[in-house]
Amino acid sequence: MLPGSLTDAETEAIAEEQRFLDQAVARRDRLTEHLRGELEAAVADELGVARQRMLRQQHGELVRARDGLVFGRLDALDGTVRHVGRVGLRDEDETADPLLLDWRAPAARPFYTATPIDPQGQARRRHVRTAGAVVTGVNDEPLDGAGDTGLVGEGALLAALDERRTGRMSTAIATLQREQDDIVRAEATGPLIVQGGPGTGKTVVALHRVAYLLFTHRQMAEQAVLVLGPSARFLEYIGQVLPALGETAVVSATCDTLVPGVVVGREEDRAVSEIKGRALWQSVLDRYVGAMVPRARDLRLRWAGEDYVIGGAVVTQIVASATQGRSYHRARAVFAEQLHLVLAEAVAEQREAMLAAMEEGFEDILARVDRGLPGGHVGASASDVDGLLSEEEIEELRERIAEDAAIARFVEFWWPSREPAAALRELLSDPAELRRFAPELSPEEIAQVVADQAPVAADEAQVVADQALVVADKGPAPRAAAGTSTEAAGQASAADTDDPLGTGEPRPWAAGDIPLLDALADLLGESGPETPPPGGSVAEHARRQRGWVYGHIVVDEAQELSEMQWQMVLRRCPTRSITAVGDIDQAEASHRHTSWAQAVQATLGERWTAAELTICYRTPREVMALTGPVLERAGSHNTPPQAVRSAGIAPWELAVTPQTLLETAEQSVAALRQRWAGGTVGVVAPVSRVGALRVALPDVPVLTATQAKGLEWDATLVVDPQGIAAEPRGWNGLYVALTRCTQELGQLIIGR
Ligand SMILES: Nc1ncnc2c1ncn2[C@@H]1O[C@H](COP(=O)(O)OP(=O)(O)OP(=O)(O)O)[C@@H](O)[C@H]1O
Repeated sequence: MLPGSLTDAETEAIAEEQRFLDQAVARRDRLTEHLRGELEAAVADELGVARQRMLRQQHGELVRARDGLVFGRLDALDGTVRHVGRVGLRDEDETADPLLLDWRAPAARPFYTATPIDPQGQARRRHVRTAGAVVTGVNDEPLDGAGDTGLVGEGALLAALDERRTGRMSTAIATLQREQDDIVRAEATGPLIVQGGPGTGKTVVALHRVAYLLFTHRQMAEQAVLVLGPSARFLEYIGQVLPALGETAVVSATCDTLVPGVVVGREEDRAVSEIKGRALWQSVLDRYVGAMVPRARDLRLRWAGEDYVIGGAVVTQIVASATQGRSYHRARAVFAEQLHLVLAEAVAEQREAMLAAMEEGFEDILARVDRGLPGGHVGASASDVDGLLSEEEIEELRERIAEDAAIARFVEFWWPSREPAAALRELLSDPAELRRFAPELSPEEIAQVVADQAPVAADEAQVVADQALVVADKGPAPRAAAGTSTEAAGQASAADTDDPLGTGEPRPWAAGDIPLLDALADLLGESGPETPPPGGSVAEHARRQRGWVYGHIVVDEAQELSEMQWQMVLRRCPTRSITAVGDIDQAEASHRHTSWAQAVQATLGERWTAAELTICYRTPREVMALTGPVLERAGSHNTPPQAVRSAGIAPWELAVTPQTLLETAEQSVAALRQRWAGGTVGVVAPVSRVGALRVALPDVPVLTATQAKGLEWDATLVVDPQGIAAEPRGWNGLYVALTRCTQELGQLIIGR
């Protein structure tokens, strides 16, 4: 038989699967058509609107399931045959078994987890390869006790891993592995932290988990799911996976873009970023906001020409009950309500007293008091009979007081509303305030924080402007994936900032300021009622509201989060239904954590579940073999993952001098691009060399190790690895750089 030609059995299997695919496609088309008809019908009530929303979701899923509709088949030991696909399809006969099992349905699980050692009632697993509506091949895997490689659908998996990279991540529903599937389908009742080395499929798992959870817990779609990634570039890389999986109730963001309307406009000093990331700021800000609450004293108010004094003891009581468990602005609103009531009662009491006086002949006084009563009336009323105001009259009076502009001005004067950005700047730029509210910080640390906030001086403005460009260059702003309502959180342009850059202006915000701003905004609370604009998808609503509570949060590259960033995550998901994936050995952020326990101690304590991914799907064995010493230098406590495949290409090194570096880089990239035509090539270099390399290599991405996090290319050129290692947390960075390729790794080593 010629290589590549099919056996009779394979030809028959392909024909058989083609017949099934034709049937499934026809059924899908009929269902799509039917749903379209239903969606055109007019809706009369709320229930109809909710039904339309559900039908629209189903219709969208079917439309998007055009490619790869069917990808698997399970033949059970009892002879039952079931096909697995991107979506579930009911048969014409609604009572029969489904025609196609949704990959997320419990019945589809053996497709991902059955092995010859644990066949789960299955005799065979078949992977079906398709191109559009045509079956192009099958891979059969007997589950009858023959040899076990530990991989599920090895042929299909290795074929998928060997494919050229497009620069966009694709779905892995056909080839999810057992250890990955366990995490995808894990309970979502508390924080789950997944440790996995490079290329172990953490991102794959995180995204498929979102799709699984939204499928199994439909109510989560009402609250949306937040996906947090390390950079806008990364969000773009993964942007099409969830829509391809049929999920749109998802907001994607970085920690920097989580607060709507606020943008990060500059880099910050690493030491300052570390200080600002510490959990202690939560208590610092708590104390700071606590001290903003005015100290109780006698309050002198004027109403209808009369002066009233609310005694200090009463004020103390009202303030204490108003602040109980409430944000600053909410407490202020409750205080104002109470004050209006107390004043209304004081007015009533004074009236009583005056009535008594009237009996002694002071009628003119009563007339004056009545001018301040509801309706300004003096006619016959319940109050005229005995001098007492009825409850309704007191309530009416309270309402008039509540609407009175002068009283509102008094409350604003005594208990002013505060703006989070201005309040944070005030705190961070005032050493005395910092000494008072952040006694945990040393004088040197306070000086560092204050210097970081110093207004931009004339000769410095250009430097900050350049930094803003570097930050912006981390990639385009996160955005909705094409053709879906998936939304990026907190998008805002530099024009939206309250800090236009210029001489003497406050500095733009740095990444470390965002969680502080978020915490402060939370403690202050909304100063007015939050009225979300009408219309728009759930994701759009979630993106626009800082205080939105999500149904689930997925954090990718979670090792980078500071304690204050973790707080920001928890605030958005009080139920703690959180999946965090990351590799603690790739941590480069300014915090000093080297274990997950350290990283989350301040926020989650002991209440989280750990899981691990151990197989590396991306990086070939030859490249992983180089990483041992690097990991050791990075201070790792973890066993490096086992590479699943070999690329058959030995990693190579070229010695260069600073003078020949750019030329050799150009030649190397040209050679790699030729070798990996149709695929992708990326360059990773130390921060100091990125600028020159970008000019010399305009056609390929040239990134720092931090920027390359989570990304991959067919071939990677690592320029000046020693330079990367010499950066802060550089060995971790070098570990990231070396593990980005799916096939070939080249390094340019700088000598003298
Ligand atoms: N089960 C799978 N089937 C097919 N491809 C897979 C599977 N698991 C992982 N991959 C592929 O392996 C590569 C690495 O996956 P992924 O980016 O999710 O790893 P990671 O653990 O997040 O890596 P890193 O820590 O380096 O960012 C991707 O190309 C992904 O598509």
